[in-house]
Amino acid sequence: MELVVSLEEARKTILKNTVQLEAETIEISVSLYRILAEDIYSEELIPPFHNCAMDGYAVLHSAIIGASKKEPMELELIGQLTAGYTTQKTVGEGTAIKVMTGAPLPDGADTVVPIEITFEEGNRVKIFKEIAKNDNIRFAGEDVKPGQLLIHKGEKITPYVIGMLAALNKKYIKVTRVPKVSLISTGDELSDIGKVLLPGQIRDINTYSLSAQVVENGANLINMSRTKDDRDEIQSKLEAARGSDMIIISGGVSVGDCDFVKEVLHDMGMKEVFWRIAVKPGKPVLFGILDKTLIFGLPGNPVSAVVAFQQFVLPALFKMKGNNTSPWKEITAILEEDIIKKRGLFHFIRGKTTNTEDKTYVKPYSLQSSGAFSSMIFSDCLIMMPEELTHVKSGEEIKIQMLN
Ligand SMILES: Nc1nc2c(c(=O)[nH]1)N[C@H]1C(S)=C(S)[C@@H](COP(=O)(O)OP(=O)(O)OC[C@H]3O[C@@H](n4cnc5c(N)ncnc54)[C@H](O)[C@@H]3O)O[C@H]1N2
Ligand code: MOO
Repeated sequence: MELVVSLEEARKTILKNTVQLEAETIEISVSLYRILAEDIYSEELIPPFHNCAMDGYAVLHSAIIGASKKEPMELELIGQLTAGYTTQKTVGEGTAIKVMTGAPLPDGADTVVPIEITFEEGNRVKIFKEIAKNDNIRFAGEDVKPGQLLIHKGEKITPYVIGMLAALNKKYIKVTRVPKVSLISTGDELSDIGKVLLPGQIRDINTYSLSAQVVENGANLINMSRTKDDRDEIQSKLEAARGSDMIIISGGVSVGDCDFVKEVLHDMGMKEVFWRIAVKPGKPVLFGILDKTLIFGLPGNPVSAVVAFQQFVLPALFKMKGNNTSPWKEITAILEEDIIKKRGLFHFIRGKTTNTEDKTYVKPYSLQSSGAFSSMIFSDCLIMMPEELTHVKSGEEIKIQMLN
């Protein structure tokens, strides 16, 4: 059977068929890890007024020139100001106002002398050191100016972004809607955690690993089910998932006698976009569209399923959410063992990295079977061997995709 698409074509085609979801308005307090659907400009001057960056004394710089331990400058204390208050008093030559961090800079003052280099007695304060003019002042607008573009559409909302939004007086923001995803695992052999395995049965891994990948990537898992390799049951689970933004179905997409997924989806009216990609693992991936729902048929082999999710489902989720960053962290590493493969398929080889001060090394994991899930635990990256590459020698550089 002919392989229809390359890795690159598959990804391009998936993105072409994926639409960014609409925007909705939410409160920033519940916006963590959502994706911004608008550029955020400041309407504020931050800080809104000149203020003191240290606990100390607001003075006129000309009054402390030449101050030293031996010959301190003595000033008259004419008041005190803490953060959150204002004063009508003005600092002049020979006077000072005691200030706390965050207090507005009193009129007349142009320098704040930290408390550590002073001595206060009665209504006088001695300054033991000259410091530079404007020291320890935070000027109005030095952080943010009105009209300034601070956060871009497509950025992920982190705790730092939320803090910035609060500073900007933005209670509500526009974000893209969270994708609604349904997940179906197929296979007569699947048994759930806690049940005694009957002859021929195995544990269902994909339901757990794929659902975690969905959630990890900021999607809403609205429907999760397991079905036998039975046409009617597969169809009824798929019907229940209709209307999702995406359906991920694992197993039954290859060429076996029980691989009904494709057939059932066709009967339901799915438009097949492609089936089978020149990659390993993940070869039998099916991609189609049912009404407006993206359909990903992922291979049943548990390693193939999570690797295929990472390569093909992930970019679609990123596009749906309007996330403008790359779904993958790819770096160059030095190979520690030869890798030899046949021409034709793009291989993602599970590997483990080690780091020295300035270099990353990578070793392929000893067991590359698509059924051996422990390889995902003992690896932290996928070594990328493009279609035409057949031999990379130990000591040579190779691209890797980090798994976490
Ligand atoms: N003659 C051919 N046979 C196979 C081909 C092929 O091209 N020609 N492709 C192989 C490749 S590559 C893969 S990957 C698998 C994919 O097969 P299916 O997607 O149809 O998946 P199943 O046959 O249902 O299952 C494959 C394998 O994975 C186990 N499995 C399934 N679901 C789960 C689950 N939820 N948790 C854990 N393990 C699961 C299942 O028991 C099978 O061992 O086809 C190859 N065959
Ligand atoms: O490509 Mo299958 O997806 O090797 O295991």
